Amino acid sequence: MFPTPQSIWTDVTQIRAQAPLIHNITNFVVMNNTANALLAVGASPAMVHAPEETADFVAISSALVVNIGTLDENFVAGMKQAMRRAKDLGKPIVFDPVGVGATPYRNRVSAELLTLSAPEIIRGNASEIMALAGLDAQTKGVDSLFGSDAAVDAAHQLSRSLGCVVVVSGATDYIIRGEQTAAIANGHPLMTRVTGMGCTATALTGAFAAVNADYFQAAAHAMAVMGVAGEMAVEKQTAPGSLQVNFLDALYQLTASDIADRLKINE
Ligand SMILES: Nc1ncnc2c1ncn2[C@@H]1O[C@H](COP(=O)(O)OP(=O)(O)OP(=O)(O)O)[C@@H](O)[C@H]1O
Ligand SMILES: Cc1ncsc1CCO
Ligand SMILES: [Mg+2]
Repeated sequence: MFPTPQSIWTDVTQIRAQAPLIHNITNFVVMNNTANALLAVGASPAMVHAPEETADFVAISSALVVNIGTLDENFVAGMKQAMRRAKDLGKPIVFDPVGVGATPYRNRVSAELLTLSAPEIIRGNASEIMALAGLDAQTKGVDSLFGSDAAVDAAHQLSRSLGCVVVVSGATDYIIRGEQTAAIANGHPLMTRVTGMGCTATALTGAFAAVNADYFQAAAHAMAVMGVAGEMAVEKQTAPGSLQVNFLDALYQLTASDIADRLKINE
């Protein structure tokens, strides 16, 4: 079913009621922001990356979020253990290919992880999705050099080849499964002035995937909530420091009518 304000709100209510445990293997930059965003939306985050325990931890979690932002061999070992176990147990995996395309190491690790256990959902910016799809895309470290429109074809291609949902974030967020597309035009450019808002979108996607096994819907619901909360935060104060705090408050205080009044979604 195509996402609607009602289907978004059903999932928000489910997250608040169930407080699903979300296992995050993520980067040092955003561990705090993303844990706080998950708490604010109603989920229960844990940031756990030691290879000695990630397989056990994913077994008690409702979804796994893997983010390659500050990679090293120890992180990669933890990711592999967790992703293998998540596949065995049928837990949804959400993957954020931060900075893929920037270095051969990131490209190699991403390819290895995707081959090992295909995720249910991948969320990246345009440069990252184009690089993952095998295009020789330019990236400026962890920031995109392209608008999200430029990566739509690559996202369809990647979705078909891995059989997963692919999200390209940007001024318009595209949620893509095979030939199916949802385009969400919420959010604000100031969101790019706070580090890890994309990583936050990915972490929230983990919470929605934990309560909704239609992963196309789950991904779209997460991006809609992200964009709506971002807009509400910017309306309170137009500067990055406040945005970071006001965004958490907006997530926590979000109502069904905030979504119904603001959602800008198209097929
Ligand atoms: N120009 C824009 N207008 C409106 N919203 C935007 C714009 N750019 C980004 N956003 C919103 O900001 C959020 C983060 O997306 P972005 O594409 O900046 O992620 P990212 O580049 O992966 O970020 P990071 O790597 O810092 O986590 C998304 O929810 C997106 O909708
Ligand atoms: C800034 C930064 N560097 C590595 S990961 C990260 C968080 C945003 O992607
Ligand atoms: Mg990113």
